[in-house]
Amino acid sequence: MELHAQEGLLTTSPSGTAPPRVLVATAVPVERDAVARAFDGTPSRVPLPAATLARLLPHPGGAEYDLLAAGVGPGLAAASTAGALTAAALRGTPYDLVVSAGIGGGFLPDAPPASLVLAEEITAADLGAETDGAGGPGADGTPGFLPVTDLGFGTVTHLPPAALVRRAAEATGARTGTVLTVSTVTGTARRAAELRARHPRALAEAMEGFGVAEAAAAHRTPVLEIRAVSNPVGPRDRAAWRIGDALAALTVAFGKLAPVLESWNPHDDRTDRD
Ligand SMILES: O=C(O)c1cccc(C(=O)CC[C@H]2O[C@@H](n3cnc4c(=O)[nH]cnc43)[C@H](O)[C@@H]2O)c1
Repeated sequence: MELHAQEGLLTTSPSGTAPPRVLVATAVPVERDAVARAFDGTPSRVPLPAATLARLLPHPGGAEYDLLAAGVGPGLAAASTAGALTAAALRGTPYDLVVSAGIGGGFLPDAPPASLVLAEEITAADLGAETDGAGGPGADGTPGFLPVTDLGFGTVTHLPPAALVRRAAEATGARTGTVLTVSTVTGTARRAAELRARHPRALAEAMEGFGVAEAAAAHRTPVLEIRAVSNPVGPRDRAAWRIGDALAALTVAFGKLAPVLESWNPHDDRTDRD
């Protein structure tokens, strides 16, 4: 099967041999390796000018997965993901789907440690302007916030394909909601409450999803974000982190996600590019 992302169509190639191509962008190598453990075989290394991909070759009828440790934070994640997308496009083998994946903070009680969250919306939570005028301050004196869209610029939310999110959630048992992208990890109960007040559907926060999604959108390629919760969003407590459990959950999730990605037909799906 060959997917033509530019047209947003899933079509069968004349040869019927080309598998769908999926780019999975994690922040750090341990997350990339947790994803790789869901698949058979040893990834091959594909050097790019500014990064190295770990490539998992498809089993018959499967997808080809390129795994990228894209860096921590939305800026580096966007730059690395854009580089990989551009390299693939120039090779004439563009990706059909980008997945932002890794550990993240979960908002309690809905997303406890070791649970999974899939993004229905990927939202930049701190891209905008602080204000004590419009949009705030709150009764308790917390400053208000205007998203960058209210300032007349860009976007703050990307929407993954709805049907794909639904099917992926059914397969993995992930909860679905908004995943926030932040440049500063939340470290107080007050900030956690502030974020939830502004984004009532938020289940998790992490630092890369919006950057990965911006790069995907520039290439008109659909995007997913999946987070395995390593810690609660709130007061800083490193002793309470469950990174090992979250990485194990990520591996299990990709084992269940792969058949869904491979059978996904974007024909009827709502995406950010429509
Ligand atoms: O030192 C701290 O207090 C601290 C708290 C949370 C996360 C960090 C990191 O350095 C990890 C950043 C890394 O992991 C993702 N992540 C994991 N948990 C969260 C979170 O609660 N809020 C935001 N990001 C989180 C993130 O995507 C980065 O890749 C340090």
